[in-house]
Amino acid sequence: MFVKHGMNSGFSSLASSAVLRRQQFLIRSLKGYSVSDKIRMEAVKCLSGGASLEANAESVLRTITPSLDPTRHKGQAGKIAVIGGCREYTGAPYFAAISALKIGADLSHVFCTEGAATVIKSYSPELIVHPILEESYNISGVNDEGKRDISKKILSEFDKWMERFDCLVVGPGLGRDPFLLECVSKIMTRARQSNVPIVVDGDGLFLVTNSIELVSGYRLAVLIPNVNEYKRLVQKVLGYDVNDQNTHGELLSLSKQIGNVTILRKGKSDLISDGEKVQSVSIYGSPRRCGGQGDILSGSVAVFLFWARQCNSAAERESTISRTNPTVLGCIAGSALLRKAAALAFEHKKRSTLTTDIIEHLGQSLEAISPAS
Ligand SMILES: NC(=O)C1=CN([C@@H]2O[C@H](COP(=O)(O)OP(=O)(O)OC[C@H]3O[C@@H](n4cnc5c(N)ncnc54)[C@H](OP(=O)(O)O)[C@@H]3O)[C@@H](O)[C@H]2O)[C@@H](O)CC1
Ligand SMILES: Nc1ncnc2c1ncn2[C@@H]1O[C@H](COP(=O)(O)OP(=O)(O)OP(=O)(O)O)[C@@H](O)[C@H]1O
Ligand SMILES: [Mg+2]
Repeated sequence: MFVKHGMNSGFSSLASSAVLRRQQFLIRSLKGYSVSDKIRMEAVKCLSGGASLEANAESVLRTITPSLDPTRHKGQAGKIAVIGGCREYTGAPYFAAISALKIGADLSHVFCTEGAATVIKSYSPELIVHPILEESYNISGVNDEGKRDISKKILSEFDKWMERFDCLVVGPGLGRDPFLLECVSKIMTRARQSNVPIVVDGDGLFLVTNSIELVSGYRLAVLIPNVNEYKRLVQKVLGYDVNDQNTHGELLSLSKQIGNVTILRKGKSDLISDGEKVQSVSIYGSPRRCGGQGDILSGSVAVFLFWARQCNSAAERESTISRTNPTVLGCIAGSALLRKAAALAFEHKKRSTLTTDIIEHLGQSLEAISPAS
């Protein structure tokens, strides 16, 4: 197995004793000794789980969003594929895929099961839907050899398209069927071999938590766990329970342990790290916690990650931003935009705010920061 628990717990106890010493020093500093405001601020941050830098999210959004250049052709603003959609879930892959389009990607594909495909197509004629995935219940009469053939066919169907994608989003509404997840593992391995960035969310995180080698060491992978998904990831990879006293140190260790993949830990503030430092996005969003907001985020991160990679090779980049990992920039931009759109939607809809209302405000929120003309 990839994780060495012994090494891990040694590292974490060293790290936490250092944090403890720093906290004790800062507590003493606060008790009447003359300290500068800067140290006081650091103390407050440290006591709430460690220092992190609030990202300059608007500047990131402005820098990486490409202009609408009339010389560009269809596809250059991004071709995104969402792998998700099964018997239970059709909303999540739709939310992720339509958000990618609403932000400015040119083409958005969904790879899902046959049953889910008809439903997702009926939500939107804009999405390109591939009904290629299979769940065990649908092939229960098939023997092992037959299952291997089905798996090969799924992979070859996906292969026809893969090289064209600028980013995959794996997991929104994917479900946890073992046969389906095995096929998706193979799809991820193929995408990784071709250097296609992969954003992992929802049930994709269930898969990756149990097979961490799928993403470990892959610098183009982004994990976007919610509170439950993060708990499972920390337990599996670091071998202990989430420690709210050491939020930042823990996120840094987690990312490092998975070979510096970028992690966006969703919550009251979104925390982002690629193992080098922790950045946060705390822009005011919405107090509504309706399901599906994470799916908007994963579709958005996919687009911004691609834009940030393009921008990193462009001449007009800003210096601090150009030095930042594009996967981190993608997370900062996605998180900020979702929060701004959620705030606008809440202003209008209050308690009845739904994910579809937030999606309707994505364009307006981006326009306010990076106008189309
Ligand atoms: N409109 C839609 O289509 C939406 C669909 N969505 C989609 O839903 C999927 C799950 O995402 P989520 O956010 O509910 O997962 P999460 O917080 O880990 O779990 C909450 C609790 O449920 C449980 N549990 C989950 N799955 C289970 C299973 N198969 N069998 C048994 N238990 C299961 C879980 O238990 P545990 O994992 O802790 O054992 C925990 O207690 C994912 O594909 C997402 O994209 C969302 O995006 C929202 C909008
Ligand atoms: N307490 C909070 N306050 C403000 N914003 C929050 C809070 N919790 C989450 N968010 C925002 O909502 C977004 C989605 O986070 P959430 O934890 O709901 O994801 P999720 O459970 O994966 O969602 P989904 O229902 O789509 O699966 C995050 O980007 C975050 O910015
Ligand atoms: Mg989710």
